[in-house]
Amino acid sequence: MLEYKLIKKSKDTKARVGEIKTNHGIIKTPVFMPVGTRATVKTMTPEEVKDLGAQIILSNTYHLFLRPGPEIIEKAGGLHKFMNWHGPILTDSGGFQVFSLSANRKITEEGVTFRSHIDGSKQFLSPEVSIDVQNSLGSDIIMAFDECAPYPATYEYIEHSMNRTTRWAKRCKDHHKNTDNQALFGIVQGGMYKDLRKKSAEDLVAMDFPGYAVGGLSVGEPKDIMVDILDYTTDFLPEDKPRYLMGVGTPDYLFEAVEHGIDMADCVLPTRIARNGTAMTSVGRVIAKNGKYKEDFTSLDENCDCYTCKNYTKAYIRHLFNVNEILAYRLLSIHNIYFLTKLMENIRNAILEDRFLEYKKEFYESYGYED
Ligand SMILES: Cc1ccc(CCc2c3nc[nH]c3cc3c(=O)[nH]c(N)nc23)cc1
Ligand SMILES: [Zn+2]
Repeated sequence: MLEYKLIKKSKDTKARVGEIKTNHGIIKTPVFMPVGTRATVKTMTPEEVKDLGAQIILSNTYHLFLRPGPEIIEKAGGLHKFMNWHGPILTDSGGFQVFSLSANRKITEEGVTFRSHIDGSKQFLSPEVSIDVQNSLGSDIIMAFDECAPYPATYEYIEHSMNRTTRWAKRCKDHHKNTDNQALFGIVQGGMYKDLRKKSAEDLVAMDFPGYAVGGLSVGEPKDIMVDILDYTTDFLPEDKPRYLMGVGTPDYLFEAVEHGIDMADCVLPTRIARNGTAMTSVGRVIAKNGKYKEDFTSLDENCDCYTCKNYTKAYIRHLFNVNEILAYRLLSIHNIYFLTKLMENIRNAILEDRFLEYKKEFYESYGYED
């Protein structure tokens, strides 16, 4: 059973500190969740991910549904055993990935038919199929099957899509039986229209989910619109349940999410930008693969005490990228995951010490963001 404990509310913002109790451990929030799409946080062993301070990882129904298929993971004893990660796992429901990855998909009231991006085979996902797959995976937190509408979209499209997503959420809730071991989160949609966001949130809260995600954002909208919609939406979510903002990216978005009442955020960036040679550091982004570091024997980030920053130089990391060595990806992934988990830990402490906004200002200045 999932329980959320609110520990401290910040006085001057909606930021808060809490704990989420799951069958696989307690998550201290606010939390950043590394993405492990195909049952691995790319290039990292689970022990390394744990040692870097990650508390919960994300995986993907869409990818695992296609390969290796839920039957194999169920036979393996579930995703925790299969990938040897024994902390909490959250899985997305697959709807978002169908629209961002597959070809000629077709939505009906029943569900979504699409062609696999792997072999072009005809596939079908629905609220019921998504719940069954997530049940086979055995993740601790599962997401309702939703449509993440594209941006921009007309009011009529968003209204129709949001109402169908609400009907799908009800079907997910009715179909989900394993409620003691898997907490089903509802996902608020409604595009960039405040009245639709309000209706979506109220309809989902009326169904009483153990947690809520704010979906339909980080889809290419300008930052000021995203923050405005996010701030408006969280006011309709219960204070005693966790809130998850789906798909945030860079550190500034993590600060904005926490400031507007979010407890959980996923982010593909740390491992994705690592693979193209970029590090998030205390003084902003460093393109470590850049030739200008050829003879720079300083550490990646002098304010970081991670394994990479303590043992290697920019020159060495640049060399590894230059000769396409796999260790390059690993060393940057280690640093980027550590950087974001440390950032969330610092944010959590700043809230506890009533200095969240000061810490945000300090970080923005050092990272090079304009506020
Ligand atoms: C492994 C994994 C990767 C990615 C995600 C989040 C993926 C994601 C979004 N990413 C950016 N914006 C997003 C919006 C939505 C959304 O509205 N609904 C869902 N189900 N997922 C979203 C979850 C798990
Ligand atoms: Zn580091």
